[in-house]
Amino acid sequence: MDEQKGHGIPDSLLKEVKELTRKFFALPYEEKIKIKMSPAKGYRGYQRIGENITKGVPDIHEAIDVGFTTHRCFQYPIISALHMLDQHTWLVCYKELKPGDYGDLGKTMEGCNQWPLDPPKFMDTMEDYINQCTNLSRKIMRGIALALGGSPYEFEGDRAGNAFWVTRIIGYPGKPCENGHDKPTNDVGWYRTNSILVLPLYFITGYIVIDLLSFLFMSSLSNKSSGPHTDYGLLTLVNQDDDITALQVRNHSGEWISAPPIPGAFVCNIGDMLKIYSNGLYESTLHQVINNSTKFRVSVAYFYETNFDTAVEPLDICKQKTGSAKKFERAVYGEHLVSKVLTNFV
Ligand SMILES: O=C(O)CCC(=O)C(=O)O
Ligand SMILES: [Fe+2]
Repeated sequence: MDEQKGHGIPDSLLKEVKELTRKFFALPYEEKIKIKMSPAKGYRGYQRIGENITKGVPDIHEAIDVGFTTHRCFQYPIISALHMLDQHTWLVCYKELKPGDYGDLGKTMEGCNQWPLDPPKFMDTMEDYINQCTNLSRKIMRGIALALGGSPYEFEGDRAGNAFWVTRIIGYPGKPCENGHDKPTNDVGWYRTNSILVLPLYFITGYIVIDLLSFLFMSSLSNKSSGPHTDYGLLTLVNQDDDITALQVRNHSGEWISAPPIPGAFVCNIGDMLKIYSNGLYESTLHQVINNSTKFRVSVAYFYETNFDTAVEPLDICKQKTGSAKKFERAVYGEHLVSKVLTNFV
């Protein structure tokens, strides 16, 4: 029998989605890029590390993908420098929207999810997992509604009765080179791209100068795998790798504290929409990811949102509890999401 924690989703399923995720990211870059995220696919699919930075020359990696190798002496500093950038690789899927579902508001997000054929069972397992997360989140929201002094169904009907969802299947490369290898353990496509960019410099100056420049470059960057942010919707269920502590949350005193993984448990984040509904009684938690280990970390983050077209504003019961005035203006969830999706991609 499966071990189940109080949330009711089998531990074996939590583990299986992470295993499938690890297998997917371990595939060659050429394989993963078959389901490349693009505006035409409703921003669904695989996005490699640094895609947001390379926008404008989106096909550079494909154009130069001729597979030559470069001298290890300067691969180390260059790859290490890139490790310091806001970096991860992910596969994003959204609740599917048919053309016209939400008029102009929904246009950006219209599309079907892009699932890899390899590993087999990826799509079926993820869809099952997402359904279970949706049911669990609805139940948690009923508990939160009660805790706010409302009816358990406060977040149903027009608010979140037809909740939109997002699932981000994420990989964070480990620190390169300290594990005795001279390249990252997963093929994320940057290796060759950056080799060609620095090759002329290498020949002109020699790798010692490159080492020095890279060191200076590294020192000037932050070491965030995923920079500080809040999530957009109501709540997030993060299913993180069991043996790497990388997720950090900022507490009320402004200190970053680690959220170490507890096997079988989710980290549950409050999102921006719940902050608005609760008139600030719930804070959307600022968090970040720093993978300082040498291992490739995976996590699967499920985001439970409001209805796509819902205009979110503080609930009366929450305004009463916080001295009547509304602290936040109304926000249409779909607009908030689209603006975030477009900024992430640019
Ligand atoms: O990987 C994690 O632990 C957190 C991911 C996250 O915060 C996000 O995708 O919004
Ligand atoms: Fe997040």
